[in-house]
Amino acid sequence: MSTLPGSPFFHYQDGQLFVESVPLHSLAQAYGTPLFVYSKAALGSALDAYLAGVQGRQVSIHYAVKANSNLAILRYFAQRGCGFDIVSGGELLRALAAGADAARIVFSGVGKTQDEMRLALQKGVGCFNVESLAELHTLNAVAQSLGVQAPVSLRVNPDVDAQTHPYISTGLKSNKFGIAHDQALAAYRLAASLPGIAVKGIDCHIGSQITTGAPYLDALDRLLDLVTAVEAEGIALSHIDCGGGLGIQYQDEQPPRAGDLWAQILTRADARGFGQRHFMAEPGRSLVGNAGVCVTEVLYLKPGEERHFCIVDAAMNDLPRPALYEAYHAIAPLSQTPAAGVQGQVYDVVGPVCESGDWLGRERHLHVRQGDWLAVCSAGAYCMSMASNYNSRPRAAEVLVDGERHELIRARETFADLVQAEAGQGSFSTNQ
Ligand SMILES: Cc1ncc(COP(=O)(O)O)c(C=O)c1O
Ligand SMILES: N[C@@H](CCCC[NH3+])C(=O)O
Repeated sequence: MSTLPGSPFFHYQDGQLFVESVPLHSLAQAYGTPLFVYSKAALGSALDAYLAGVQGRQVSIHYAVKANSNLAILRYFAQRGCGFDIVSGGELLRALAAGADAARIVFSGVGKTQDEMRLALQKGVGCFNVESLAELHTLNAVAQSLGVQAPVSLRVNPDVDAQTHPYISTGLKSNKFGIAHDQALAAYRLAASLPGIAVKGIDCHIGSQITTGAPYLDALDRLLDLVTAVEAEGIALSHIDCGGGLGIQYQDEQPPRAGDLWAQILTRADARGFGQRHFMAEPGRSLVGNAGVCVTEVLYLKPGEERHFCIVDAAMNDLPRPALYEAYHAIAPLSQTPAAGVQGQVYDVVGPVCESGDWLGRERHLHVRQGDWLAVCSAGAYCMSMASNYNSRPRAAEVLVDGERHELIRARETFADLVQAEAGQGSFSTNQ
């Protein structure tokens, strides 16, 4: 292997794993492990892949903050002209702190609170993707109380099978997301009648880690049918948000390239007479997933009766995808030259957390000894952003590499930080 899966910016040179021009072992030495390392060139190349397919067309890219919400990464996408897709007040403030244009933020999610609605209206977000009638009524009331109108798209559940892991499928009838396709027209009539609501567009999202184009086209067709029906009633829709998370290569997946996928989507839109509309995309994983790795140190090798364990210092709290979805992440050595006398062995790579579900990779053939470093690959999306302090473990540090340079973009938490957050709390109050 000369590059990591899906990540040409992580490559071996003279047997050492580099990110761009920086050897990863130098970063592990400088910052300790576990350490998330991102490549700026990889972020740029992933975004360019989208832009290549939409050149000259009205398509705006709204980076889904949930995939990786580090401020430096948000700042990069803001500087490159992206809008943002957010799902909480926290993500809103992070995007704004990174320089986002509020008008280019779309606010998704089935459970927006009134506080979040108020904050988003005060900050001037571009669109609320509303997911239920109850939410529509609440948003209407909150907007009226502020004397404004809330810009709204209805998120329609197209009932399309994205053929992905059931936990990350979002566009099936059985999922909690969106308004059922056959109730959407009535919902638009209602939205158009509410004084605190300004109807702007239509939205759908069908799932994440999608590796074929067909579900996007099915969802688009269903959405365009609705656009026709809604506009026939005099309700204009100025944008069409085609959400659905394009997959990345973790192992041997071969998802379409972002540009090719969007070329297909636009060709279908053209064929149906909607090519001149403003389209939106909400990619997360495909912009950041293969732009990062998690570097971890081998703490102990533990031969077992049935399995051999390679115990590393990263765990399910740092990188929860394997434990949550049995997801595969390639695991690669930082040095391809094993120390003299080290035999290859098949290991389960596991973390220190007290759960048998705390594994990062199963049955991996590795030549390792205690103290070696490994890279858990494709760790740029839904790793640090889903990290927790479980087992009171401090969160890892994050570094961004740009050519020969690197910067620490999030410092490692310390054990003391974990205690500090609750200092002075915990004295019971009474009602007397
Ligand atoms: C509404 C919405 N937008 C955007 C995304 C980002 O998806 P992905 O990271 O797969 O590109 C998701 C996640 O599935 C989502 O639910
Ligand atoms: N957290 C999921 C993706 C969720 C997408 C958000 N709707 C993953 O790691 O694959």
